[in-house]
Amino acid sequence: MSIAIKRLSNVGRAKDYLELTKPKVVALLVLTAWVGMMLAVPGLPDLLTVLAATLGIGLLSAAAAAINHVVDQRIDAQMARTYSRPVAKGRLSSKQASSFAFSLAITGFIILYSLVNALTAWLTLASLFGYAVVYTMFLKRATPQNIVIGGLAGAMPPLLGWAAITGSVDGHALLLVMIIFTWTPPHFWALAIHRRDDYARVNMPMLPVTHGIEFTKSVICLYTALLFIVCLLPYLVGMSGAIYLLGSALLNLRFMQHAWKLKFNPDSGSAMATFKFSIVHLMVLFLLLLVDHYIKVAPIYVS
Ligand code: HEM
Ligand SMILES: CC(C)=CCC/C(C)=C/CC/C(C)=C/COP(=O)(O)OP(=O)(O)O
Repeated sequence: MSIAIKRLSNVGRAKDYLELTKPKVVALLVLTAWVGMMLAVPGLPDLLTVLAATLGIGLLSAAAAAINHVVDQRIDAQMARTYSRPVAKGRLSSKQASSFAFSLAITGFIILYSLVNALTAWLTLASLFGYAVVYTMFLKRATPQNIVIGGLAGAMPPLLGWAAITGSVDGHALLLVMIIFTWTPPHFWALAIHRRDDYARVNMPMLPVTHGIEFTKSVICLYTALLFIVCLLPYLVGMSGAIYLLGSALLNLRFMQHAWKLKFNPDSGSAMATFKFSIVHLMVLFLLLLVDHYIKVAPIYVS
């Protein structure tokens, strides 16, 4: 094989390994962990701890994503959205992907345990277990509430970030977990409506398959309303100020508007538009928490 061709195939292989880690999902997970770290203390947290925690949480999340590719390879191979994934297509073997996941997990755990603290290391490992084992191997195939329960693992990063800095589990961090926990169902079910036939073909009991598209749309509306309320909590407990309150209200009104359109006036793009907006919503919401933390505007209390 010529050097040029060899190089090209190495680049392809590196891309496949990167794809295993679901990099965009992990990027958003790490952002939420990072916000947890910054909100844990009034000023700036210790830089070395932030770097180690970011790396450790990122590596364990990436490992969880890679395990998901191995476990789900048969169903991935049958769905239009996932059929060309590296393990499903056979570009990487199960053994290669599993060894990769194991290396990421061990490295991440050692970094967290030795450079951050034991609590964060164990909680992050528990989150990996929650997603890669409890959700992927069991819940996903068992109940349409799979993503509601399994969503807890993906909601954990702000608490992991917070624990990395303080060494404890704080009530304020739990509010951030509640936000992502409530956000996950409208995030996923909007996509599941668009991909309903894929999920039906592989017998995955996703809500639009088991309870129908109209019911799922109604539940999405309810969850976006619930999310509006849950997002008020950081302001109501005095953790965040007016910038967050205003931004969060606007983001949630827009999310509710997407959900309303999806239910009562849909076109062929409404489900994907709602799914895509969910990602912008969570990203901007967490950036707002960060901005608000550093530029505190006096809270508007009614006494
Ligand atoms: C159990 C909980 C969750 C489920 C079932 C779920 C499901 C999904 C699915 C099926 C996709 C499409 C992936 C693709 O097309 O390859 C997706 C995309 C995405 N999810 Fe989630 N998700 C969950 C939680 C989360 C969490 C907690 C975050 C971040 C905090 C997140 C961030 C994202 C992002 C950024 C994308 C876009 C990825 C891309 O465009 O490549 N998700 N999600
Ligand atoms: C350590 C830690 C914080 C772990 C959490 C890791 C993690 C990657 C959470 C994100 C959840 C997610 C992308 C679910 C989709 O899985 P799916 O199987 O339903 O979607 P797919 O069909 O696209 O694979």
